[in-house]
Amino acid sequence: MLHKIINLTVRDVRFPTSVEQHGSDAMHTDPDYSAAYVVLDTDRGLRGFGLTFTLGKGTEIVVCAVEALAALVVGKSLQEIVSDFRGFYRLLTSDGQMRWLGPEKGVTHLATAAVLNAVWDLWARSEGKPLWKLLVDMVSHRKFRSKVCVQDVITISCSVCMQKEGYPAYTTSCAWLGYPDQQLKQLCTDALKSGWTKFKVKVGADLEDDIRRCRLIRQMIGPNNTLMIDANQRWDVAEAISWVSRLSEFKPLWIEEPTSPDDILGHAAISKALAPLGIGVATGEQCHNRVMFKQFLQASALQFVQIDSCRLGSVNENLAVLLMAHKFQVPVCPHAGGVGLCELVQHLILFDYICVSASLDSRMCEYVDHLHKHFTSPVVIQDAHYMPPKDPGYSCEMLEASVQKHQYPEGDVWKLQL
Ligand SMILES: C[C@H](O)[C@@H](O)[C@@H](O)[C@H](O)C(=O)O
Ligand SMILES: [Mg+2]
Repeated sequence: MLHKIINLTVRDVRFPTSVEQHGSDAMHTDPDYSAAYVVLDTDRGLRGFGLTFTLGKGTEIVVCAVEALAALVVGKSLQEIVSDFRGFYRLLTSDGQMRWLGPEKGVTHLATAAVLNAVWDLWARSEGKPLWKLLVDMVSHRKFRSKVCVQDVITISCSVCMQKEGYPAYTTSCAWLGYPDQQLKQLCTDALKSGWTKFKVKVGADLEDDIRRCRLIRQMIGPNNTLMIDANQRWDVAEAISWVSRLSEFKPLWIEEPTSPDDILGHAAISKALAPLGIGVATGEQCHNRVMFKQFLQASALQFVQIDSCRLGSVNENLAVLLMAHKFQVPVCPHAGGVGLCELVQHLILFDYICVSASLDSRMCEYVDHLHKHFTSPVVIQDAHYMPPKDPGYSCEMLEASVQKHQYPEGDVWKLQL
């Protein structure tokens, strides 16, 4: 705890995923999965690793924003930070001049997430625990018990269940928008063989294409497996309702990001119109902050909360959203994928299950099968479930060789491409 932070470095790391159309959707047709990657050095040698997810161009802007926050972190001890974490969060998000760039949204908030993710990683490492366990222990030590005094029993049984079976996941890797049908079919066949039962398909660019692709995947997975569709904000409200109604024969569980992520009342209208078809609305990967989530929940504008470990202000803000979702009894199904998002968010959803929701009803965490090999503690998936991470920290340390190779623009991968 006495570790004093003496240095912060941030690097622009990009993977050329767009070349093979991995990650492509109706709005992001050429995503290069990227990260502003932060390392905190301490006087005692312990290091903290954090990142925020980006899509290639513009990562350099997030890197600048992280650099602008560095002075607020360097020189502080971990003890100083965590003994008043709320104050520290406010310091980062409420600087009298920098908050003008947000507040708590856009580039500055992505930068805040990268820095705070590194601080949480450092804290978990200093305690020798994976982050999810640090959170679970914090809650039990503080005697955060329910009125009927059964919270401890629930926590233990939920924890045992996770160690044994893991947290249920769904896959998005089979059906990126830029994949040809043949590839979709092959990936879907492989996924079914590996035990996947829940699949997400990208839609929104062309209705006839969507009908063909959804029909194909529904035929392959059969009537009992779960299908979700994701439009990545492509439509306006009326278009969303009519388009999704046309796809309702394929029985999607949810339509994700049907329209602008800021249009709360638009989402409410879409939710209301689609409810009779048994289709819910999911959103959150581009929801700026907890205040937006509050209003989405208040307005019954979503039926699935998709927290994001790098869009919101790290663990601090995600915890607030988990608690609000619990209060409104709306299931949390985190956004993951990208680079590192699966590694990070698995900790949050484990905590949600063990200490907050104690339910797996209508809940699952996204999984995308790209880029895990670049991490020192990659996610472990067994039978379409996330197995609880065991290594200390927040699982976002990348292999130094990978960072060097993919650093933009000087890494070998980019020297060859540019
Ligand atoms: C550009 C990205 O791959 C997005 O398409 C992706 O995050 C997606 O919305 C998802 O839900 O996984
Ligand atoms: Mg999405």
